[in-house]
Formats: sequence, C-alpha cells, structure tokens
Amino acid sequence: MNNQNEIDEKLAAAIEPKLPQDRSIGIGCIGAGFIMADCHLVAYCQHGLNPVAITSATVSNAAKVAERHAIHHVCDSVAEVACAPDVEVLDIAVPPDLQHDVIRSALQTDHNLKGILAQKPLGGNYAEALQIVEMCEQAGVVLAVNQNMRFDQSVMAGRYLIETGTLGEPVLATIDMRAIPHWMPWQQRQGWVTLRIMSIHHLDTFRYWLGNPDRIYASVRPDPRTSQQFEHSDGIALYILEYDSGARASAWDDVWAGPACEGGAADLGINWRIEGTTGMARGTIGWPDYPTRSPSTVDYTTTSDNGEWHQPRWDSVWFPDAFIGPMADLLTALESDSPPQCNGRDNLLTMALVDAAYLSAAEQRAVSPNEIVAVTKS
Ligand SMILES: NC(=O)C1=CN([C@@H]2O[C@H](COP(=O)(O)OP(=O)(O)OC[C@H]3O[C@@H](n4cnc5c(N)ncnc54)[C@H](OP(=O)(O)O)[C@@H]3O)[C@@H](O)[C@H]2O)C=CC1
Ligand SMILES: O=C1CO[C@H](CO)[C@@H](O)[C@@H]1O
Repeated sequence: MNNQNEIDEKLAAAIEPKLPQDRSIGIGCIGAGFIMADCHLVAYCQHGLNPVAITSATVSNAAKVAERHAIHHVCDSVAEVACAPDVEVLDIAVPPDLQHDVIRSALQTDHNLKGILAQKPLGGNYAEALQIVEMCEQAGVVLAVNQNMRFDQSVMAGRYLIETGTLGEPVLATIDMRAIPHWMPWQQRQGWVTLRIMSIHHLDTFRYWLGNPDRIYASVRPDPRTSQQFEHSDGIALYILEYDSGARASAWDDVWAGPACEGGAADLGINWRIEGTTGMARGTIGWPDYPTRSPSTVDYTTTSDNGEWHQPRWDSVWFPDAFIGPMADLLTALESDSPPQCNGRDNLLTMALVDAAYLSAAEQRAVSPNEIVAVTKS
C-alpha cells in the first residue's frame, strides 16, 4: 500500500465515532424541542444508547417525544429526571438562558449523576458558563458541552490532516458560510442572532484545528431578514483570529445570504479551507440542506501528490448523525476516567472567544479572550 492510500485509510478510521463499551448507561433528557427530538435521540437510537427518562417545560411535548423514541419514563420536572435511579447521565437541550438553573436544580437533588452533556452556548456568557463549570466540579459530575461541529466528518478530517502533519505548518484556515439557519423564538429575548448561536461552532472549530487564538477582530451588522422580527447587532458576523505563531483564521457567517427567501435565487452552502506549508484541505458542510441528507466532504492535496486531489467520501451527515459524537465522547470519558474532549473547562475558552467577538465588534478593536477571562472572577 502506498503512503497516500495509508493516509486515506487512517483518515477514514479517525472519523469513525468512538463508542462506549457499555451503551446501557441510563440517559435522562431535559427538553423536547428540535435538537433533542430530531437529532440527539435519533443519533442515540442509531447506536443503541439508552435514554430512559425525559421532561420538558410542556410535559405533553415530552410525552410525544417519549412515545416516538420509546423512552419509558416521562417526568414532571428536571428534578424528577435527575434523581431517577436509572439516570446516570443528563442530556440537556433547553434555551441557553435557562441552562444554568436547570443544571443547578438537577445537582440539588439526591441524584446518581456521573455526567452532564450541556448545550452550546454553555450559558448566557462566559461568566455564567464559569458558574456552571464550577457547580459541576463541586458536585463531582463530569461536564461536557455539545459543541458538535467538531464531530462533523469533514471537520474531524481537517483536524486529522493537521495533527498528523499532512498539511505541514498551518498558514490560513477559513470558513465561508452562506446559509440561513432556522432561528429559535427564544433568541428574541436574548437579542442574539449569530455569534453566540452559529459562529460559536466555527470559533470552536478553529480552536479544534489550530488551538487558542491570541486575539480576535470582529465586525457585525444586522441581518435584514431577522431585523423584521427583532432588533439585534450580530446578524452577519465577520471575524479574523490572530495566532502569535503566525497562523490566521477567518470566517464569514453570512446568515442573510442574499434575498434567497424573498424571491431571489439561492446560492447557499458552507465551505472551508485549511492551507498549510505542505498541503491544503478544502471541505463543505452539508447541514444547510437539512432535512435532506447531504454529507460533508473533504478534499486534500499535498506537495507529494503531483497536483492531484484526494477526495475520500463518506455517507454520514452532521444533523443528526454527528450528534452521537459528544454523547459518546462523554460516555467513553466516564469509562476511562479521563476528561471528555468537549469538557466544560475547555469550552470556557470557546465562550471567552465568543464574548471577545462581541466586545471586539462593539468597541471596534482587537480583543484577546484573556481579557474576558481576566475580568471575570470565579
Ligand atoms: N449543538 C447544536 O448543533 C445545536 C444546539 N442547539 C441548542 O439546543 C438548545 C435548544 O435548541 P432547540 O431544540 O432548537 O430549541 P427548541 O425551542 O426547539 O427546544 C427547547 C426545549 O426546551 C424546553 N424547555 C424550556 N424550558 C425548560 C425547562 N425549564 N425545563 C425543561 N425543558 C425546558 C422547551 O419546552 P416545551 O417546548 O416543551 O415547552 C423545548 O422543548 C439551545 O441551547 C440551542 O442553542 C440547537 C440546535 C443545534
Ligand atoms: O447550533 C446550531 C447549528 O445550526 C442550527 C440551524 O439549524 C442553529 O440554529 C443551531 O443553533
């Protein structure tokens, strides 16, 4: 087998979800909205995980989702799920401004919890996320965050190509998003559109690929479409990450994407690219086509490829398939007594970077995530 085929085979193995040995650990679900019903539970069912209890603000919604996914115990409250004897892991999918109180009320019960998978964003801002991390640490419960773009197959492939040195020294990474997410009604009360909801995935992906940036420059403007529903600043978000090592990363999170819902033709998609000193990778992210299954892709080329591309292709999609990643990451971490990849402490650095982006845009200057960390006392 030549070297390039060997890389392709190892790459295919690297993007496979790493599943726990014991899939019978009881999972208690909080929230019965889109992401729980259509993504988390669909992915868990594909891999034989074991959701055993569920609640939601409207219990009849929880009952419908329980019936659809064969969950035997519908509970009236977060506390009832948390202290159910067979629940060892909580899976939370509620709006971000409610997440702190949901976790606090779960931890106040006489529970058997070993782990919590919380939702991105981990709270309303870095300070609240820090409180959540500290609450879980004090309770001895392992916290992971559902920062699941990291588990999209093309994003994992990008990381593999960097960490194996296939691309050489990273020079420039970019994500170009021209897509129209479905905004959730609770975003209106927060006044956020893009940075803390969608860009957070891209900022976390840049951290996953290149490590922690030294500073961010962000520029935002309102999205003309969402402005008709509520006032906000962070509609279209553009940002540059600087690394003192020399690497640069940048994204255009364009959620307007032209008048595609207003009668114009649509040209939607997400493309990314990583340029290194000895190779280049380019990818697409398929979720804008959801619910149509549109697998994300990766192509790569190196200085030993005589101008040719490698174009491996796989079937799985971010929504819902990649949602197995964060839960499997938490369960395997509990088995091996090691921190999950998307652990709460690590996620604080993503939260700090998002807060730094808001501050940068508001004050029209470069902001270091350390500035956010420094002004927040634990
Ligand atoms: N990681 C990812 O890729 C994604 C993450 N998300 C995140 O997931 C979270 C939920 O998003 P989404 O599912 O789209 O939103 P939805 O609005 O569809 O669902 C929210 C759910 O939370 C329930 N809920 C609200 N308050 C409580 C409470 N106090 N106790 C229990 N349940 C409660 C709602 O109750 P009910 O409707 O029953 O009244 C609803 O079922 C957000 O934080 C979002 O950022 C969302 C999309 C993708
Ligand atoms: O995390 C997310 C990824 O994409 C979604 C679009 O369906 C967003 O709304 C969401 O919050």
